[in-house]
Amino acid sequence: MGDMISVDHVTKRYGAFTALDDVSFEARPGRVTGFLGPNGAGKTTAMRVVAGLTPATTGRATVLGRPYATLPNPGRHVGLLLDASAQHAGRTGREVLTLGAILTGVDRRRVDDTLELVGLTSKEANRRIRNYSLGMRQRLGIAHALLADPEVLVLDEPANGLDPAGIRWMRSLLRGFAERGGTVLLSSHLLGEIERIADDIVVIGGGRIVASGTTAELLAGSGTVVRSTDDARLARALADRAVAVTKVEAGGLLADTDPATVGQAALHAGVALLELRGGDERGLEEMFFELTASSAREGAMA
Ligand SMILES: Nc1ncnc2c1ncn2[C@@H]1O[C@H](COP(=O)(O)OP(=O)(O)OP(=O)(O)O)[C@@H](O)[C@H]1O
Repeated sequence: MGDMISVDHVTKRYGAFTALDDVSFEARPGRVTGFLGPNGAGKTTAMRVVAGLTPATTGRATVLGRPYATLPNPGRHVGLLLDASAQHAGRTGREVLTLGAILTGVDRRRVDDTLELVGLTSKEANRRIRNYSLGMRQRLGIAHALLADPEVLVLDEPANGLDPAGIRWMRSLLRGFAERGGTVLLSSHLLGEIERIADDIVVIGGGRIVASGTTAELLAGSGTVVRSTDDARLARALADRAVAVTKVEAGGLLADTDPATVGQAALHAGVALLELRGGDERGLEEMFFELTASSAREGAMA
């Protein structure tokens, strides 16, 4: 199976402002794809383009191989949670789901199943949404997205308003969904949340994709930075072990291996270590921190 969600060179301009700048990424079946970026990065805009709610200026997005708007009965195939607070405040949760079931043509018995799935009691389901907590609204939004048992879920900040237990619940729900072959694209502005749930991560900042890959790849260290009493000798010892070594400008070496291997090589070479650390262990975190810091600065100046 190919990509269930494909965003292909999408640019979105609002007048002179470019909200999305040549954005491309995919979400694949059987995986949770985390869409990570600080406030205002363009996550919601990109998800709205995927769901056919915002037209791209150039480029295109497809779901299940075609533009969302051209899917026959898209509600049956794609579950959306784009704005949990947009639900009609005067309706009860049950009414919202029943209406959703009628509109997508799914069996109304799914309403009770779905309520149970998201942990809303029937007493809660019979309350008006204006009296819901944010967490309950979020659960109802997830219920609405799951109602038609879709193959694809697109969820914008689904963890907002959930307490730690709620977040854990959502994580296992989405994991199960992906393990059954479903495709999940979910956004968050919190790295910690995304890295715990996502198989793949797409990082967006200022309307551009700044990194993407598997979570393991993005979090993995890329080599080891080492400083020793005799770097030249250590470099030879590492080369003897077929480890690629480059000199770090600030002093020391970057070895394309793990710290333990560098330590062993140093021991054999009789060289004392002055510094030893994973090269880019904090790469994703630092990159994300920089993105967040620069957008916070822009925010403060605006
Ligand atoms: N209709 C619009 N007209 C003009 N600018 C818009 C419009 N919609 C979004 N933007 C701008 O596009 C940028 C991206 O917004 P978007 O909501 O996609 O970001 P986000 O990553 O979802 O952020 P957040 O986490 O705050 O929801 C923002 O600067 C926003 O002000």
